[in-house]
Amino acid sequence: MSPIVEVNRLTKRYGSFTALNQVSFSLEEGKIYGLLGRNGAGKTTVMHLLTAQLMATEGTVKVFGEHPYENRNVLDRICFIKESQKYPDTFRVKDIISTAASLFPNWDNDYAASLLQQFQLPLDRRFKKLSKGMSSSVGIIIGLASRAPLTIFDEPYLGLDVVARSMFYDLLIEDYGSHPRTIILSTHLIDEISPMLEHVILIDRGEIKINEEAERLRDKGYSVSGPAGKVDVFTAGKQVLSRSALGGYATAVVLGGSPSERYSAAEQGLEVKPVSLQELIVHMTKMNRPAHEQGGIK
Ligand SMILES: Nc1ncnc2c1ncn2[C@@H]1O[C@H](COP(=O)(O)OP(=O)(O)OP(=O)(O)O)[C@@H](O)[C@H]1O
Repeated sequence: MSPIVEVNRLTKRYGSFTALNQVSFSLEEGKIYGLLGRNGAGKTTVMHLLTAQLMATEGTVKVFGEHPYENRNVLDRICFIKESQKYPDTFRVKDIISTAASLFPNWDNDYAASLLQQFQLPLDRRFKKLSKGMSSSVGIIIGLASRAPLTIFDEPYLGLDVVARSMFYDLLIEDYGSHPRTIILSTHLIDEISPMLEHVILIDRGEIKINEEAERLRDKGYSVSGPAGKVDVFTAGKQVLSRSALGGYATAVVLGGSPSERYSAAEQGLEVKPVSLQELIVHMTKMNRPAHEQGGIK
């Protein structure tokens, strides 16, 4: 299957500042990608380059096999939902929805109507009078009902409460199941979205640090807990991403480890657990930083 996004040695400079440095990756059809990274890492810059809202300084971007700039054939197949989307002051919810319906070739009116009900959005209310969470719901509804072959959600849930966020995740998975497409989720709430992710791209300071299937990434590490002495003996000579201790009890996150290595930890009476994607990403990002910066990564 040929990739629907191909990015090759992409560099973006703002004046003398390099926001993206020689980034290359490709995205396949029908997968959910997590585009992750710390504040200022370069995620939005990537998304703006994919959606032709920015010009690259160097390198190439191809979406659906073509350059996206001023290319309706490409742009009609992309739905980009970002936080704090602006609309004309006079626009009511129903105006935004009907505009979206006219923009996206795969738009599903019945589905949009059902989503409007589920998110309890007042059709006649002006967009600027909506609460933060309600404004985010409008974006989410457009992103879902557009059924665009490439749908990008950039922190789409500013102000959305946990119930509405969980509703969004459930709806996304359900609709993706019946209408597969390529979805990019960019967020800092890694733990919340990680069950949905099939592939993770982690950007750090304008460079790609991880580009890996989520399953393989999850397998990259594990944690062992138990009496501190036993944990230290077991982890000696292994690549330990972190170690914490409380009283005589310690937990270490270990990188790598075959099933037999994990089995042997359990045999030694240690508790072995998988590491969450978020933990792994935080630790792996720290590893790439100089020692004096490693304390500051959240
Ligand atoms: N127009 C601009 N002029 C100058 N610098 C910019 C501009 N846009 C972005 N940057 C810088 O480029 C870097 C990457 O920004 P970008 O918005 O892509 O990060 P991000 O990963 O999306 O961050 P966040 O998670 O905080 O939204 C940051 O250091 C940012 O300050």
